[in-house]
Amino acid sequence: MSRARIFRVAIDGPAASGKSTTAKLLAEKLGFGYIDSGSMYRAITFKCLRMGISPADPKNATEIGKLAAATTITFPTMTSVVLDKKEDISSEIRSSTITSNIGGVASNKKVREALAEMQRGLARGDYPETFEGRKGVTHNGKSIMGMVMDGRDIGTVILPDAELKVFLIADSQIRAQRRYDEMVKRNKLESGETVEKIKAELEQRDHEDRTREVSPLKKASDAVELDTSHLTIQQQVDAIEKLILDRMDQF
Ligand SMILES: Nc1ncnc2c1ncn2[C@@H]1O[C@H](COP(=O)(O)OP(=O)(O)O)[C@@H](O)[C@H]1O
Ligand SMILES: Nc1ccn([C@@H]2O[C@H](COP(=O)(O)OP(=O)(O)O)[C@@H](O)[C@H]2O)c(=O)n1
Repeated sequence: MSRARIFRVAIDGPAASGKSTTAKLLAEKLGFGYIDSGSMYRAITFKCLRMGISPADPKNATEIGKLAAATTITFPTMTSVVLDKKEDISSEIRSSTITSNIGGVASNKKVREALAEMQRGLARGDYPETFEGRKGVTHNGKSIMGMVMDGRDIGTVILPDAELKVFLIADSQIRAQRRYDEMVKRNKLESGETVEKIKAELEQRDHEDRTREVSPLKKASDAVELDTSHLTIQQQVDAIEKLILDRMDQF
């Protein structure tokens, strides 16, 4: 039996440009599945650190590649991440220790190959639980299921034939202020943290993401770029929803 086609939306962009907030709201509004691919790199980083394997040490690259291929990451809900079918690490993977160690994992070719396979499978519908309770949209009388996936290389490498690719950008001062405000709101502001420090960390990570050899962060030639610096969250969700519905006419 052939499976229904899935309308795939790829959202890429630098850190804190608004990808996950926008992607989640779109998925909720349209009844689509949602995958935060960054959480998978975070999960591998978490597993390495817990096993005492430093991602920064190039000597560990082969071991980390094997570890990624032997890891299972599942998403029981839109915002929860479970490691190896037993441990909910949704909150742990957001720590600054994970963020500052992720570079060595994200630049590892074998890790990227292992995660790419999982990500493509998720977008194909190989893991039905990702779509549990999702109803999709009815467009021109047709029922359409979709998936929104956000990250750095979704439109360029993971889903190069996605039905819609969006590249979100925002001024780094504004991105840093938003991350700062988010940490204050969640009571997660660590001592000594300032907007300037966060800005420097974001810019450093963007630089590493843009210049790594494998799957660097870049806008796909056919992606629609959206600058969220002076948009409200609702405006960016509405703008992308309109693009999705326009493209569905041809789906
Ligand atoms: N247009 C916007 N206006 C104000 N805050 C925003 C806007 N877009 C996103 N944010 C906030 O900025 C922060 C970073 O957004 P997030 O979606 O986590 O970015 P990313 O997934 O790209 O790293 C979050 O706290 C989010 O609520
Ligand atoms: N598709 C992806 C997603 C994330 N990543 C890596 O994972 C890191 C964390 O991604 P994230 O989306 O969770 O981070 P934030 O943008 O939320 O800060 C990025 O800085 C990249 O190094 C990647 O290489 N490829």
